[in-house]
Amino acid sequence: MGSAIAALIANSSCQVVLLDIASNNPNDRNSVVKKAIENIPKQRPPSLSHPSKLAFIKIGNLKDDLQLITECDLIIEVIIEQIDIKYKLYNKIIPYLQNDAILASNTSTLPLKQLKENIPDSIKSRFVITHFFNPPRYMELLELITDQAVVPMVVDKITNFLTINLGKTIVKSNDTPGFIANRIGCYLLELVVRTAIKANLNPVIIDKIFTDLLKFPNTGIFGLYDLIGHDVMKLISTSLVNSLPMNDQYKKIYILTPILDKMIAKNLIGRKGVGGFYRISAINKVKTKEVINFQDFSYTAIEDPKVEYNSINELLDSGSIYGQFFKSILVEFYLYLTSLIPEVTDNIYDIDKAMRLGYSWKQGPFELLYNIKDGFEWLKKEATIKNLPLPKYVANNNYKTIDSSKFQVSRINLRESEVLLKNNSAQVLLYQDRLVFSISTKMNCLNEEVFTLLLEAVDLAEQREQDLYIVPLTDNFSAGADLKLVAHYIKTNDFTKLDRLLELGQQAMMRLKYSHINIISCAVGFALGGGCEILLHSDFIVAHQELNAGLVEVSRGLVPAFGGIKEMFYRAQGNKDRLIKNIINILTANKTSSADYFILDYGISSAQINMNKQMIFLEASQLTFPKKVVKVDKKITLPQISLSEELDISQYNELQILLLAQLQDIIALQEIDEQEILERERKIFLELAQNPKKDLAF
Ligand SMILES: CCCCCCC[C@H](O)CC(=O)SCCNC(=O)CCNC(=O)[C@H](O)C(C)(C)COP(=O)([O-])OP(=O)([O-])OC[C@H]1O[C@@H](n2cnc3c(N)ncnc32)[C@H](O)[C@@H]1OP(=O)([O-])[O-]
Repeated sequence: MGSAIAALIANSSCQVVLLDIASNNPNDRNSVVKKAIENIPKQRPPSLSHPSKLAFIKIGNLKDDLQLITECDLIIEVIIEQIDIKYKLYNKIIPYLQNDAILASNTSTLPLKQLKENIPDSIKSRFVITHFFNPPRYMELLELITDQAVVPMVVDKITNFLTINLGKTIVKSNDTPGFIANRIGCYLLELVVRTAIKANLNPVIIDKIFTDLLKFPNTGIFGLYDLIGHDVMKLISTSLVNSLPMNDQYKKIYILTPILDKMIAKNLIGRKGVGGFYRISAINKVKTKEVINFQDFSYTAIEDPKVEYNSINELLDSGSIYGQFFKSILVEFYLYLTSLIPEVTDNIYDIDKAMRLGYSWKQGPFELLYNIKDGFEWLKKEATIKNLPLPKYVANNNYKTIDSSKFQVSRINLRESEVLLKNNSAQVLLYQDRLVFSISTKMNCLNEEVFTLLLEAVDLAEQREQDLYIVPLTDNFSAGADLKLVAHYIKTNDFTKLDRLLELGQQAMMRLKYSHINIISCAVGFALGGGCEILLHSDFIVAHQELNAGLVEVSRGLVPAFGGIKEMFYRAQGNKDRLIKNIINILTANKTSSADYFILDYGISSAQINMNKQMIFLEASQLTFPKKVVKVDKKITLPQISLSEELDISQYNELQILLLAQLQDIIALQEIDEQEILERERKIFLELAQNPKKDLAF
C-alpha cells in the first residue's frame, strides 16, 4: 500500500518522496520504484484524484537516495510485516531523520513496543504507528498508536497532518495486536467463514442475511474475505494468533479448515486469484456471479436468494438452521468484542467508529446490538443458557451507561445553532454568527419547499448583510431534483406544476448568482443534477476532494433545467474550445470523480479543495471574501461552431442528438441573455418530459 499512501498524500498537494528497494539492474537502480509509480494510475479504485497529482511524488531507492529523507517531516514505513526486516530499514533511515521528523510504521499487526525495542531513545519520542486502511484514499479510518514515550507535540503534529491534510478520522487504540478494527473485523470474518464451512452452510444465504438484515456492506462476509484475499487473511490471522495471549478466543475460532487451505493451494484466493468463494464468469457472454461448491470446488451460478425473514430478530427466533447459526456466531462475536474492553480501548464509541469507517459497516457493533433483540440482556441470557463466561464489561452491567445518541455523530456538527427559518425540507441556521442554509430531504433532493426557503434565506442574508453558506448536514450535498416527484408529475400529466417548479428552481439559482451577498457552498459527497447547478450558481465552493459532481441529467433521460445549460454557455465566455468541452459535459452526463476533476472539467474558478469533509464548514467559515461585485451584463456571446462537425455524433443516442440540435439552435443566435436560455432549458425539459426518452421510474 506504499504507493497508494504516497498517492493520497499527493492528492492533498503535499510533496511526497516514494522510496523503494534498489533494483539489481545497474543501469536503472530505480526500476522497482518506477514500476510502482507506473502502476499508480492503474490502481482500482483510482488512488489519484487527478493524473496531474503524480507530479507531487518524487522517487528514489533505499540505497542511493536516503539523502531525500532529510527533506521530510514525516516518514511512513510500509514494508513487509517482519520485525527483523523492519529493524534493518530503521537502522538505515534513522541517520537521515531531521531532529523533529516523525517516524511512523503502517504495520497492521506488530505492536509499537516491539517495533521500538532497538530504536535510539531520541527517536522513541517521535515514533508512532499510523495504521491506514485499504484503499487509503477512500477509507476514512486511521488508527493511531502512541505510547508514554511519544511527546504530546508529536501527537498534535501528526494528528493535524492526518486529519487536516489527509482527511482521516483518527481513532486512538492501545498498543495491542491488530489494534481495534482488524482485531474485531478479522475475528468476525474467520468466525463466520470457518464455522459456516464446517456446518456446510451456503455463503450466499449468509451474506444475504448480513447485508439485508444486519445492514452490512454489499460484499457481506464471504465477499469481503474474497476482496481482502484468502492469502492476506491467512497472513493477518496467523500474525494475530501468534501475538495474542494463549487464552485469547481468536486462537480458538481460528480452527483448521482444510477446505480453505485447499482453496489457497488452487489459487482460489478471491478476486485476485482464479476465483474465491465467488467468481464472475461470462456465461453465454453474460457476466454471471457464481458461488463455489465446497465438495469439488466447482462453481454454480447464483440465483438471487430470498431471505424469508423481515428482521434479524425474526430470524433468531425462527429456530431454522440459519437462525441457529446466526444466534451462535452473534453470541460468540459479542462475548469476544466485550472481552476486549478496556484492553483494546475503553471507548466503545471509538469501536463503533472504527468499524464504520474502517470496514464500512452502516452501524458499529454496539449500535447494531441495540437493534438486535433487547441488546445486552439478550446476550447475557443466551450466554447463560450456553454456560459461557461473561466478560467483565457485561457481567458488571457497564453497558447500562451507554448513550446511544453518541453512536452516530452528525458529519458536520452544527448542533449548537439557532434555527431562524424552517420548513419540512430545509432550514436556515445561525451558527456562530454565520448564516447557514441546509437541506433535510432524503439525499438532500430539491423540491418546491427547498427552493422557497432558499429564496427566503437569500432575502434574510441580504437584510442582515451577511454571506450565506450552503452546508449539507449529512454526507451528500444534493442528488438533484427529486426524481420521484418528476416521475409523479409526468405520470399524472401535471406539466403545469412541473413547469412551476422548474421556474421556481431557476429563480432560486438566479437569486444565488445575482444577490449582493456571497454564496459559499460546502460540497461533499454527491452534487448531481440540480445539486451541481447550485454549485455553478454559487460565488465560492469549498469542495471535498472526494466530491462526485456533475450535470448527470442526460443519463436519466432528462436535461439540466435549473440553469445548468445556461451556465455551460455562460462559463465558456465566448471561448470555442471551452464551449465544446462544456457541451460534452452535458451530453455525456459527466460525473466527475474528484474535486480536481470537477474544477477542471466544469471550469470552476472560485474554489478551494478540502480533504476532511467533517471540517469543510470550519474551513469555509475561516475564509474571508471580498464584497461581491454583482455582475450586470447578462448577455452571453456564442462562438459560431457547428456541433455536428466538432463532435463525433455517431456515438450519441436519440436524446443526445435531439439535445445537440437544440443547443445548435441556441448557438445560432450569436448572442443571448441568461433569461432567454433559461426559458429554452425549460422548454426542452418539458418537451422531453411529455415524450420521455427513458423510463423515469426511480
Ligand atoms: C422536481 C422537479 C424539477 C425537475 C427539474 C430538474 C432539473 C434538474 O436540472 C434535473 C435534475 O436534477 S435530475 C436529477 C439528477 N440526479 C440524479 O440523477 C441522481 C440520482 N441518484 C443517484 O444516481 C444515486 O441515488 C446516487 C449516486 C446519488 C447515490 O447512490 P447510492 O449511494 O447507491 O444511494 P441510492 O440507494 O441510489 O439512493 C439512496 C436513496 O435516495 C433516493 N434518491 C437518490 N437520488 C434521488 C433523487 N434525485 N430523487 C429522489 N430520490 C433520490 C433513492 O431512491 C434511495 O431511496 P430509498 O427509498 O432509500 O431506496
